Amino acid sequence: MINYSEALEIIKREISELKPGIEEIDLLDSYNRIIAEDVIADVDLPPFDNSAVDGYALAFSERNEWKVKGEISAGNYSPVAISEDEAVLITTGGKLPGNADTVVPVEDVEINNGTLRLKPDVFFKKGLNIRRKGSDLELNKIAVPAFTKIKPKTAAAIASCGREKVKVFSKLKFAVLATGDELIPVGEKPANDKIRVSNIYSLYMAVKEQNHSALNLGFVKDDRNLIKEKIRGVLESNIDFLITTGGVSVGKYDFLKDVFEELGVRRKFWKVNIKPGKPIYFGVFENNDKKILIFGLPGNPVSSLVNYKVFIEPAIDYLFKQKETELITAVLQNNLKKRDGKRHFARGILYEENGVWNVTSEFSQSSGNLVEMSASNCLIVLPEEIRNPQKGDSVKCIKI
Ligand SMILES: Nc1nc2c(c(=O)[nH]1)N[C@H]1C(S)=C(S)[C@@H](COP(=O)(O)OP(=O)(O)OC[C@H]3O[C@@H](n4cnc5c(N)ncnc54)[C@H](O)[C@@H]3O)O[C@H]1N2
Ligand code: MOO
Repeated sequence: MINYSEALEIIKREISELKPGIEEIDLLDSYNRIIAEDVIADVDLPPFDNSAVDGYALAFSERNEWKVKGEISAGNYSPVAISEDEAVLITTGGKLPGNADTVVPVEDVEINNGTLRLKPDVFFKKGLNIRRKGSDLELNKIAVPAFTKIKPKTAAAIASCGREKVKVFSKLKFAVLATGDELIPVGEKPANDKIRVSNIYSLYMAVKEQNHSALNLGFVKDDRNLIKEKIRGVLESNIDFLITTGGVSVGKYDFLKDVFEELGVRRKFWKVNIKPGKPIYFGVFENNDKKILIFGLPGNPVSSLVNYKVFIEPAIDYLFKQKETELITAVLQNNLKKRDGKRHFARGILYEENGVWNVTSEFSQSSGNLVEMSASNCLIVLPEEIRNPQKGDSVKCIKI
């Protein structure tokens, strides 16, 4: 059985061979999408010298009296020529007249009969309150580099480069399929030995959280032929990832691994030295130049979502050159049981107190306890070599 880091490396290697498409979309629709091009400044930013305040523009000198001559408001430039003893009223963003080099804010001056004087003790220096042409970015330089995730903070920079549309990477297409004789639709009440098909809701939403496309294929019974026919159809479709759940352990009806291989999927690994989520299967299906990555995840809702968070999510971030999810170092607030050499991802509650992160975990850590998972806000990462971590120990956590 391979360790977590080897498994993640294998997935990253395969995912890096995917070639996501590129599409041009409206900037207004591009929230959280990843830019597929460097956005270049087609003008200097700002495009002209302008005032940072509402004030009076003048040519700096040691004098303390100026005659007010004319006005320039933002968007209404007129070429007012001022001499050394003249100042022009200017509003924030107004283009600076030719020989002005300094702007004094309105609060710092007194005006009597058209004569402007500085109030006592105001700070007055050459160049004050001027925003120089190109001082944010010069013409033809990169304003926003490719692989940036578009957020409100990036949108203004892109817009200022004249881009109403941006090229972004197309969303990856995921199909999610559950398997199991025990499954019933969520809208039905479970009787006898049935359970609601809950895990695909978590996985579907995990895909959406990363802003990719998810297709819910529902569920099929543990019938080898039915599963095979369903998956055969899926492999012919235009998806990038297939995530199945259930049927990957060692039970009598755990057919998924065999079915994948009968359909031509190349197994990359099966089982990783982790808890929960150990039975994860990963394979690759190639057809001409099309490649589909296949994740056979365990049926337990906790195991499958943990698998998504610790394998699929970081691999996608890697593909799109996004920063790895930050691990938070926290002080463990209670003892935990860990007797084996697996890497554990324990559900916990992370909270900050006096600038220090703490984490508690009173949860049972059963892979079936999805309400516990819902109540948690982090996975406590307990590496292979750690045994029975104690209260006060420093641990790393992944926010979920
Ligand atoms: N003898 C062994 N038994 C098991 C092992 C093992 O190593 N030796 N591994 C255990 C581990 S760890 C896990 S995890 C599970 C994984 O089993 P499968 O992937 O084959 O999944 P199933 O058996 O089909 O289901 C497991 C569990 O999850 C429930 N389930 C299934 N699908 C859904 C769904 N869509 N939504 C909600 N819940 C679902 C299912 O009813 C089972 O309770 O195997 C252990 N066994
Ligand atoms: O991998 Mo399983 O998730 O421990 O129940």
